[in-house]
Amino acid sequence: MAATRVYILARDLGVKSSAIVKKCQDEGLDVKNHMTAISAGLAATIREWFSEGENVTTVETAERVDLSEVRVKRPQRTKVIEASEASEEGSDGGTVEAAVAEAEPSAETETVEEQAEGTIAAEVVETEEAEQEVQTPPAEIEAVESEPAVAEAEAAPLPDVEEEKKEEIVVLPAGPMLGKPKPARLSGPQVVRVEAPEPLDRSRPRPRPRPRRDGTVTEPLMNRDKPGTAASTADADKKRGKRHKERTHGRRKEGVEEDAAKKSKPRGRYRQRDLDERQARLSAAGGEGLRLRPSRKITSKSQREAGAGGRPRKATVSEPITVKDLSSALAVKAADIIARLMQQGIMATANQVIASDVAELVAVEFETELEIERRSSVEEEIRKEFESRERGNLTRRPVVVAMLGHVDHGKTSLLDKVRSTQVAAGEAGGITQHIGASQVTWNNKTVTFLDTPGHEAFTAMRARGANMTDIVVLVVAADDGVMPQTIEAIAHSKAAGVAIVVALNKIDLPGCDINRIYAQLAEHELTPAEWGGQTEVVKTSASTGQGIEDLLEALDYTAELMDLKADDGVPATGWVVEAKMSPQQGPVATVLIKEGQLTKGDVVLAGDTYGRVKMMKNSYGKKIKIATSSMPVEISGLNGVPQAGDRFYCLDDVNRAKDAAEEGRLRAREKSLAARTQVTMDNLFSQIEAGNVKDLNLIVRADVQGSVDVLKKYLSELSVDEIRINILQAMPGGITEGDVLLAEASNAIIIGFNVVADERAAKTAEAEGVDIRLYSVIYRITEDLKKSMVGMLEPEEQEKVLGRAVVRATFKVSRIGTVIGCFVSNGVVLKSAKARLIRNNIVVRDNLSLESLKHFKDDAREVKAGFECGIKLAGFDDLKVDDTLEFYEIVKVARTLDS
Ligand SMILES: Nc1nc2c(ncn2[C@@H]2O[C@H](COP(=O)(O)OP(=O)(O)OP(=O)(O)O)[C@@H](O)[C@H]2O)c(=O)[nH]1
Repeated sequence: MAATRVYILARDLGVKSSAIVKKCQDEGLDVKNHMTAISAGLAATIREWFSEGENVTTVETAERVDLSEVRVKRPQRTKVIEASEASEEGSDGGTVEAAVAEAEPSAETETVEEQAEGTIAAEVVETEEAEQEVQTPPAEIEAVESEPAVAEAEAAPLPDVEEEKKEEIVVLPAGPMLGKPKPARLSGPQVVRVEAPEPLDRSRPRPRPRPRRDGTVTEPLMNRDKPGTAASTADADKKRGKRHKERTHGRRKEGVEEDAAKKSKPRGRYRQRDLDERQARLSAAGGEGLRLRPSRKITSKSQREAGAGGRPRKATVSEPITVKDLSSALAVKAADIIARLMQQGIMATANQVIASDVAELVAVEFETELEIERRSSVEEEIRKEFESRERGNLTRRPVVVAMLGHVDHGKTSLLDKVRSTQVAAGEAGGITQHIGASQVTWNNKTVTFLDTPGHEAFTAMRARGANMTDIVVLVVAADDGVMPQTIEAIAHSKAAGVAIVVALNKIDLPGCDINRIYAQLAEHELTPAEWGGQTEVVKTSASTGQGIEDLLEALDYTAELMDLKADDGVPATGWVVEAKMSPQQGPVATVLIKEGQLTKGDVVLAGDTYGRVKMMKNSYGKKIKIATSSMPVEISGLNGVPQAGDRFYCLDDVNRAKDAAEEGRLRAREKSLAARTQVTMDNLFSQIEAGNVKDLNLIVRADVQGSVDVLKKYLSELSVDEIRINILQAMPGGITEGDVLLAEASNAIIIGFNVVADERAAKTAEAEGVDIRLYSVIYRITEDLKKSMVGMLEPEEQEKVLGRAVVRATFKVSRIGTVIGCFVSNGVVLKSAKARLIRNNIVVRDNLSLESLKHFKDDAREVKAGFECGIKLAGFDDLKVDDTLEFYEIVKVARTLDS
């Protein structure tokens, strides 16, 4: 107990400070005034001096204090019962203690009512032990004022106890009261224990039905096994009309029992077990209480059977799910849920909406099966209606094609050539407008081309659910062959599940080794039809126009195999290809009609926007009134700018479109607030357990092709029955933004071996929650994956990237080595940091230390972005101008991996 001051103690005891000062001085103690600090021991002594009744431990030489004189406040008088001297002198069990009781567990419900009535019964129990050991003299009864410690009782005064002798019952504290008893958390019947209960080994009896208010005799709680051995009575207080209850201990001797029963009820010091049980019940009750609150989130009680710890085995919540909702449904404190979310790397507040899959994962951890009522949005209802609508007149629709390939292999030129060929043929009557897509018609065959500015955009659209493309034309320059971005494009196309037609472009150039390219294609499972494979390879030249018609024919042929059919009579639906705000026309969107007919004046819902089609143009800028399946058209009239990849629907009812758009806006906001659950090594196991992950998609980047091959081999061998390893892409080179987008769209983890992510990739990965794992030892990759697959990933050290610097100059200094002049391009360089040397996105050397760091001529501890610095790396001199140094430090983070 800490030291206190006189006035604080006086306040606690409800006496005047001056009285304490005087008493202390009388006793020869150096207590000057009310501010004097007093030790815990002295405070305990003073408490005894100023407590009612006999002191058993303290010595007084001066006169006893007359408490009636020194009291400062008497809000209400209470009656307590003075225990017999014999009890006081007895063993521990004979100690009398007055304290405010917490309600017995069984009396919880009645407690509330009793409190409401302002009635609190006083109960006294004497244990058998005390009576056996000590011949208890009749209790001396006198009225005294209650201790301030019984303040709780003061608030609700105890009723007078009807005594045979009509005397008021008083209890004096028999032992030292070293501290102020804590107020009861639940006020209820005031129970005074005369002695400590004996240990009770048998299991705790179940709560008895609450006693009736008319004073019906009830069986004592502790004596259920021996009915009739203890009598309990509840006497109506005639004076005040309030109830008084009596309980006795089961093993009490008959005579004493009767005596005690007249004046008291059993009262016990609470065993830890009682308290624990009560606590468990209360916390369960709290959850139940919350659940019972009228709420749209929670379903009926019948759906929840109680599981371990009083938690439901099954619970149901409706979307959107906040942490609070989940807490109520699972009967778990919101703080515990927040803690679990943090373990998954998700920071959330109680009112924050969390993703449904995250909620499911949390529920699994609390052993509750969570059923999520997915409230379908207006847009979803519309989508369902569109998907299930009757379609009659099915005709072949034009195929939708995207051109992908390595930079400069001729995608744009080829597309332009296709279009110009058609324009030259005079079929469209205009120059191609850059609206994001165009249609080419020849020999009554039509192909729709999407202008995808690379496979990243292609995948970004797919990530938004816009699988617009039927066929990808993979453009490969005949003089260059399959290049890194060609491989990426193949991976993206395969991940999207679209057919691939290869355009072997620049065939006009001399010296092309076609067989080499065929071999490369075969390596990537695109064996050309000429070689007996399934892939159409068309030799084209955007310069000469050679093979353009063949390409169109090949596309048409492939499309025919795909049997693309649509009904041009139904209201149109499709996707937004691109959209912008035009200064003249307002929001303008290019939409690709998946199926149906769009007419000028139609009501359109496009993502979170809606409106009537004011004006419609085809890809040649010609105003049209009707557009049909697979046609790209530019429309104006929407109330906002939708996003590329949004679905659009042609509706009858403008109000419905408005409702859906507004709801969409709200949902988008909630979604953006909801935590993401991209699969990571940290959450892999829980995601596997929750059934969210069956295929583990990986994207592998390594420094050299040799490493790529080894990694592919080792990683593929990790596949087990429960989870199949699926390597979406494995290539040499640094991690690019395209990799991150592919990982995001395909829920993949990126593994980097001796490479790093470029800045854009790192930023996107962080924003999208994509897990990038960097390694320099191959076995660590497989080890970590194995561990994360079985949920055994242990807390480890993780590197934290601090910043980067570019080498601007190198200086060879004799006997020192190479000193470099650097420009800190971002972050910060710390003298204590580790560094890795990156050349062309490949890690040349890792785990380097800084021997010295200088800012101008001064030694520096850190140099920030935008400044130049001089660095000497410890034991490493092979540095070149334009090399990049990445600085990092190792931090301990729970459940992370990187070495
Ligand atoms: N000789 C020859 N040159 C071509 C052919 N196709 C394209 N080129 C040239 O290759 C260069 C790149 O062509 P682009 O059409 O810009 O290539 P791209 O794939 O669209 O390039 P990015 O848009 O940068 O990805 C241009 O100089 C074209 O003139 C072809 O068939 N033969």
